[in-house]
Amino acid sequence: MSIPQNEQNHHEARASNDPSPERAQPLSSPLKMAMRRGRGESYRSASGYQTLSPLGGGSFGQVYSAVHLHSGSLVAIKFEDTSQQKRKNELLPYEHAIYQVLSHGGCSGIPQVYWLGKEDTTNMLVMELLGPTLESLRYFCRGTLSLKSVLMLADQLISTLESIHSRGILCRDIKPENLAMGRGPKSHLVYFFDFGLGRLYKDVITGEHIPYREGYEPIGAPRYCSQAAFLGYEQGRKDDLESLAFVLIWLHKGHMPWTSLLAPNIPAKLKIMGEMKDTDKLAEICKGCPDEFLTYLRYCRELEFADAPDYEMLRGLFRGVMQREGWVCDGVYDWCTGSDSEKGTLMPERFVW
Ligand SMILES: Nc1ncnc2c1ncn2[C@@H]1O[C@H](COP(=O)(O)OP(=O)(O)OP(=O)(O)O)[C@@H](O)[C@H]1O
Repeated sequence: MSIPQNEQNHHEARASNDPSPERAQPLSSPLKMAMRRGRGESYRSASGYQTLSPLGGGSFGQVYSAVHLHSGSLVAIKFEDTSQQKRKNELLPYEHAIYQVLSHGGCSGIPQVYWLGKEDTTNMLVMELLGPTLESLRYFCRGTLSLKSVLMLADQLISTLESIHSRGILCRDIKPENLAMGRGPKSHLVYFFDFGLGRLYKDVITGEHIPYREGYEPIGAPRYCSQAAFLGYEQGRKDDLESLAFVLIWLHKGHMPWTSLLAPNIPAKLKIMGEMKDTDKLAEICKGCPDEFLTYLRYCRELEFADAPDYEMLRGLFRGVMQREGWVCDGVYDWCTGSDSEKGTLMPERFVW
């Protein structure tokens, strides 16, 4: 399995913070017709899928829930319009290739991908339908998740990240909007999805690590990416782990030092955000969380670019907190028990599910 060599264009397109025409394309006909009419309308593809409702949209397309008319199974379909694309390379085939590498040997915590196809000028990636994202659930729980929920998630997420890395892939876009719970019997499992910014960090045959480079545009969501990613350095496994720590802290506290940051313009804001991620500011970022979060982040910062992280040690840090608190990893999260009701019962509008 090879990954298309569209890395550079891909990064440049995704890394930009400006809403360029490439990032806001209309869907092509006949999808364009169906989707422009908004919620409630559906499109039946020649391959036998009928869209049900929009699940979300991102820089490169729209995602819909859909039913496979022959089997009745529910799926999610990610659409990419290629009709007005100025880029040479299409993105969904790239993401599909990453999923195929990840599915090798079975990787839990990654949605199954069923089909990649093209109808008219629209690429379609058909995959396992997931439940709500962690960001939706944070909203649902009135802005913060309990320490116990965050620690249970952390345990699974570190393990899945270890599996992803063991297949030679970096995520480079870990954010609560790209992490979702499963559905039905898998509703206690958390999944990574959206590998549009993923890349191979080692040669699949020789196992050789990619060389260190600098001078990239920052890659990933500024709020959660590592400081090295922010500074445009080539990312390694340590950067995914650092990014994951920022996500966990965000889920638990509902704010970070850079939340609601005021600055005269975006470059100035990004510069301040980058400085706020300095190693001597990590204690400030972790304020309000058990010391183990700071230990975790400091460990990530001490790793060299190509170092293999000690995932077991990191899991052990959080398991130690669970033990100290007398909690067991029972899969009962805040949203299962209604424990957020102490904070109110309103469901914010942004909660989508
Ligand atoms: N398999 C899935 N099951 C359920 N919902 C999904 C699935 N895939 C994507 N979504 C929903 O669609 C949204 C956008 O999907 P995705 O992140 O893959 O698109 P994107 O264009 O790469 O977005 P971005 O540019 O924000 O990273 C997600 O935040 C999620 O709400």
